[in-house]
Amino acid sequence: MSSRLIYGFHAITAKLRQDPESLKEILVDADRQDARARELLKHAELQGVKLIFADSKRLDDLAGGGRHQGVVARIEGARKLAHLDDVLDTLEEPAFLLVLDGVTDPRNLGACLRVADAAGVHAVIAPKDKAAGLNDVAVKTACGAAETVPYVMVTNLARTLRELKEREIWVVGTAGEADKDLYAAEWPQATAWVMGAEGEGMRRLTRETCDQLVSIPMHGSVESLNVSVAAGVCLFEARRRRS
Ligand SMILES: C[S@@+](CC[C@H](N)C(=O)[O-])C[C@H]1O[C@@H](n2cnc3c(N)ncnc32)[C@H](O)[C@@H]1O
Repeated sequence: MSSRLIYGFHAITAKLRQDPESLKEILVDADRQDARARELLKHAELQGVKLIFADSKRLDDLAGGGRHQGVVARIEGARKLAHLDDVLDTLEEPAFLLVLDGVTDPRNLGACLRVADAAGVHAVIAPKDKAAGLNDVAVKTACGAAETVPYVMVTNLARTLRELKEREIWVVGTAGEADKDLYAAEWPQATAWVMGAEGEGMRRLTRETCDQLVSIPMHGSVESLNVSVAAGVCLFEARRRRS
């Protein structure tokens, strides 16, 4: 069976909560004695997960130079994709979603997952075709967020956007040339934020399906932002306005 590593408290705690059976072992920096480490160890013990105390050099090697905060876990089994209905049916607050319309660079996908996690997004939605898959590069760039943010792949993105609208989720498309400035725009609480592909931006049908298009004002000479940066700006503005 395939196994993979995840790093850091947030990702491992989420895994312990959502899918403890997949955790094969947790390696903990033997020098970490703080409350956060003790809490994680207590949960892991309760779930019967094997604990290994290691020196920080071993953890550094496992993380390949990435951040690990003194905890690395080995997971078994294939990565599970989420189902949109499952995500939406279990929400206890207005939906907050990120939609990627054909982002093809796995590093951008990973960076979008990372920013989605940081902003508290409920799920990231992307089309199955002509888009980056959740490969090792994307997972590594996501810094643990590939394990914490539900990732939904759909066959027909425009149809999915219509389904979101039927559920009264407001679909906000983002494009540099949109007339409405993000900071002047208004939207309801339940939102899906749509980001376009690196080269072409959103596809025509995606753009036409959106309830509203907004742009992030640009103050320098470059024409557009990297998609993950634009996602961060929009999601954190939306997060700031959620009550
Ligand atoms: C590199 S940009 C694509 C640029 C593309 N030439 C276009 O016309 O949209 C990738 C995505 O980031 C988002 N983005 C980048 N800059 C933006 C801005 N100033 N305002 C709104 N969205 C932006 C949009 O979702 C865009 O589709």
